[in-house]
Amino acid sequence: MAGPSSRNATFAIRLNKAAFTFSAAHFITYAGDVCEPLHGHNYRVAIEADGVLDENAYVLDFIATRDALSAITTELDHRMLLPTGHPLIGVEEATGPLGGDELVVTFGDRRWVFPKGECVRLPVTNTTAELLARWIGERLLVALAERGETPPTRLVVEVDECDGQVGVCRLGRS
Ligand SMILES: Nc1nc2c(c(=O)[nH]1)N=C([C@H](O)[C@H](O)COP(=O)(O)OP(=O)(O)OP(=O)(O)O)CN2
Repeated sequence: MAGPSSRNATFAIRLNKAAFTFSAAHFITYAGDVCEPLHGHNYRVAIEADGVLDENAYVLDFIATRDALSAITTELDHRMLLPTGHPLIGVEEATGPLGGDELVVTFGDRRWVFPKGECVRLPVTNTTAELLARWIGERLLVALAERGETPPTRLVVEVDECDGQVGVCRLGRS
């Protein structure tokens, strides 16, 4: 229980743990039709959630939030991140010459082929740090609801793609 206070107080939790690091490959486009070469990052995710205190005096349980977020970052770890909503990047399923399930990715006259099981297809228009932050935040809100947590009034997700370059997404309550 929150004790009495003579001041207005607001509450938040912040989680920024090494467990929220994931290493993944991607490429983005910019300036309309310029497509980066394939490369990787050691991404690091942090979140802050605002909300009211529950009967435990928690905004959200650290443990439930940590476990839900690390499950999401683990899904992305050691994977090729592919956007399924990009207007110029094609992502098609195929069977490879050796019979394996593959994803054939195209951009103009460029073509990449990846083992399907080593990719994560994301419903985003570009795998920028900002849009990864939004996808992670939306997934986290669903996972928290499934665990019976009260939705935060605001969730801020930060995705740091290379030690100091951070995409931020702020999600309000819908
Ligand atoms: N606002 C954003 N800007 C950029 C993003 C982004 O997600 N949001 N992403 C990129 C590229 O992905 C690019 O890989 C990042 O830039 P860069 O510094 O070149 O990354 P490196 O890992 O190669 O870092 P080095 O220090 O150069 O080794 C661009 N902009």
